[in-house]
Amino acid sequence: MSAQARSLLNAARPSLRRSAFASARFSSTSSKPTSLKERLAELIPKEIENVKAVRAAHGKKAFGPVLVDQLYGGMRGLPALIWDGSVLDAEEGIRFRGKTIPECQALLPKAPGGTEPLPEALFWLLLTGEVPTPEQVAELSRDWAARAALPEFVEEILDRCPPTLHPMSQFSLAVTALNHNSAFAKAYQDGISKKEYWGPTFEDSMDLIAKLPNIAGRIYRNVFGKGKLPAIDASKDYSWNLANLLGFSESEGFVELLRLYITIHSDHEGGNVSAHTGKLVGSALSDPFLAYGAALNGLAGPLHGLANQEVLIWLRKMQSTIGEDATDEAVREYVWSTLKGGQVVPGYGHAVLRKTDPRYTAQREFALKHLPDNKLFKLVGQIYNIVPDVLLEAGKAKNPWPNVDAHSGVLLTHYGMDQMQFYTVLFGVSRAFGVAAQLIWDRALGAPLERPKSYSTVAIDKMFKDKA
Ligand SMILES: CC(=O)SCCNC(=O)CCNC(=O)[C@H](O)C(C)(C)COP(=O)(O)OP(=O)(O)OC[C@H]1O[C@@H](n2cnc3c(N)ncnc32)[C@H](O)[C@@H]1OP(=O)(O)O
Ligand SMILES: O=C([O-])CC(=O)C(=O)O
Repeated sequence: MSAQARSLLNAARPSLRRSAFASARFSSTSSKPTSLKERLAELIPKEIENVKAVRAAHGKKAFGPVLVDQLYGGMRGLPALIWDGSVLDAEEGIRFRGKTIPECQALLPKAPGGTEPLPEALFWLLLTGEVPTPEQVAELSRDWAARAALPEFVEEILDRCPPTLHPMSQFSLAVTALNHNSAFAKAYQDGISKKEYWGPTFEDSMDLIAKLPNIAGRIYRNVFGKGKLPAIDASKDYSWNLANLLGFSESEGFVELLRLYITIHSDHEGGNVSAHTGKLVGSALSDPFLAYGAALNGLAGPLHGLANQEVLIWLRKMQSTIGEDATDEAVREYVWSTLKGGQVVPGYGHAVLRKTDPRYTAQREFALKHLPDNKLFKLVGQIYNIVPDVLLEAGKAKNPWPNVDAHSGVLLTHYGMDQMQFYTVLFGVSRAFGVAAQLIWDRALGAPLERPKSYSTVAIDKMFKDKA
């Protein structure tokens, strides 16, 4: 480890001590660190130099003109953010640190007997750009298990929520309340130097991810009357524990589904509503709990993460209106009636993608393997053959193909989780991985406060009239 990396790690050491597990594993002589924090401390000085070099070489180069339509059009295509964990190609879909979903499925370590990647491995990849060893992944599983307990007052907040309060609102409340014990907020009050921001941000991010299964499990059990939460099992991986807290760990299929689900929902570059919100709020040096609480509020919108709930509601309504084994013609008419009612077809279309989402494909492949005869899965397949043509004929949507949300609910329902209001909570557990990884890098690289320029319509009109 370089002297610079060691000094960075030493600067972060007070917060590192907060986790007995992390400090026990800390080794200054190891050539291949098993601790993620140690590996990160090695990478940060190099990346600071890399960013300096990229800015020196390209800092004054333009991407092209900004059109007034982009200001009115939700900033589509506007190059505006740095996001290192993943990049989205309109045709090909997402790559996590350069790796496609099938590549991640092939390369990332798996649970004994499992075939889907462990989300712990994906987090290591997002943060470091490296495929971790099974030992590094096992260490992360144990670290998260050791950090998983919730403060009692957060449990009480959840227990006091009326079951009629949407699970996403409860989720956001609980995550925001974790700010009470934020290492970053405390360090800032104590006068931490800018150069050391990443250390407590790392600790908060690890705590955030580690505590999400207990939050999600508590919400699920409270809202749907499923009894008391079991304890975390430190010998098991993150997804097994989440499944156990939800009451589904008996089903190996469900546990594998969660591993796949958390992996593929984790990150979708920086411009989507939840990721961008997390980054924006974090740029004010709000701690990771406040930043991610805000991100969850964006994820809870029906055009974004809530679409997975909306898809299931739409499918169920379709079944009750036209029957379970409806003809293609009846399904087509139902899709048209949705459009004619001024509603969107949930699970279809995308702000960036222009082809079928590879996350949809990964879930379809999972279904073909584990639930080929499921009726709802068959309906999802039938809809795939109908909706794109209808959307193309309607002539508005730029992308008629399905996104990730068109498929996820059907898989969860198959294993008995048919409470669709809960689905976006699982999306929120996963998206924390991508947002947290970027928050850590933003603080390590000294990312500034976000503050783009806005214009009024009067100002735009005047600007161009004056130029005419
Ligand atoms: C994890 C995720 O966030 S993935 C997205 C989840 N959301 C959904 O599945 C909801 C359904 N889809 C949509 O509403 C949209 O496709 C979005 C929000 C995802 C993307 O929106 P945009 O980038 O604005 O899409 P696009 O440029 O194609 O929109 C052009 C028009 O087509 C419409 N359109 C786009 N997709 C659909 C759809 N699935 N059903 C009906 N109309 C649609 C838009 O509402 C818009 O109509 P308008 O001109 O009357 O405002
Ligand atoms: O990229 C987007 O805008 C929406 C999306 O699919 C995601 O955030 O997963």
